[in-house]
Amino acid sequence: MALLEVKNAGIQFGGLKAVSGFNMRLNQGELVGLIGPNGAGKTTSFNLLTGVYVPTEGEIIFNGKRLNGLPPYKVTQSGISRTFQNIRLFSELSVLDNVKVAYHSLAKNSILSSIFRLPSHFSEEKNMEDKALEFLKIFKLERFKDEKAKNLPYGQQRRLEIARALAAGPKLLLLDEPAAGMNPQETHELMELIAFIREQFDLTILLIEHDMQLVMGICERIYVLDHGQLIAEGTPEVIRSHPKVIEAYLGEEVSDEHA
Ligand SMILES: Nc1ncnc2c1ncn2[C@@H]1O[C@H](COP(=O)(O)OP(=O)(O)OP(=O)(O)O)[C@@H](O)[C@H]1O
Repeated sequence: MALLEVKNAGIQFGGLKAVSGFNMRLNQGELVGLIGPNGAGKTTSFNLLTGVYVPTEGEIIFNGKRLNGLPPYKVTQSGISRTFQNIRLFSELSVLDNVKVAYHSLAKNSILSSIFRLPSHFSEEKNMEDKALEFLKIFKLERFKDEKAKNLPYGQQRRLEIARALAAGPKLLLLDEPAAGMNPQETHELMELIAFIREQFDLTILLIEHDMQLVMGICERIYVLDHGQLIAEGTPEVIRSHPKVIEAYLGEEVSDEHA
């Protein structure tokens, strides 16, 4: 059974079919790319997968369960976490608290135990802090734990967003342009980090990315959207020379320089 199965999904805004007839199958443990020119429908697809938009056609099955119509927090609880194209951190909170927030959304303890400050509240709080620190260590952000998130350089804010998404304990991690705004060195480190967390946390990862070096370098399969339609799917080798993909990218071969 596939971990994620998207069957003919789509959404229409007024007269515009932003995404239509979208089919995708992700198997457990895969690292897959979603690419396409600007406005192709990539972020809209993520919004469909995470309950931000309700599909006007088709269905989304995750881990054997139909997701259509579930609100985003339920989708997160069912095992899908994401990052955003425009970083969405709690900018006034510390780096550590940004990760702890993810645990709070999953915490088992009741509101009463935190109001009355029962021992279980303190042990759970300590547990969350320890786990959050472990994530910060993996993302090399531990030394900034008390810094406000807004004060981190851009590349580190992107890493913090991934750490927070991971802290929610997903089976499927969706990364929306994780390398945007990063320099080549940061992008290289990010590639290694993505490969590492996939192994370490037994994740399935779907990423949107304009940096072709990153996509072609780490993804096993790639889906290509253009004008809301899937135009190709296959290994990086297949995608690189696929006629429809070349046409969508202005007639140039999809090389590392041309996203
Ligand atoms: N809420 C909305 N209302 C109306 N149109 C929308 C909405 N969200 C997306 N669209 C439209 O859907 C199309 C696909 O947009 P989307 O942001 O998914 O593209 P994208 O592939 O992620 O592009 P980019 O690479 O530039 O981020 C665009 O034409 C966009 O204007």
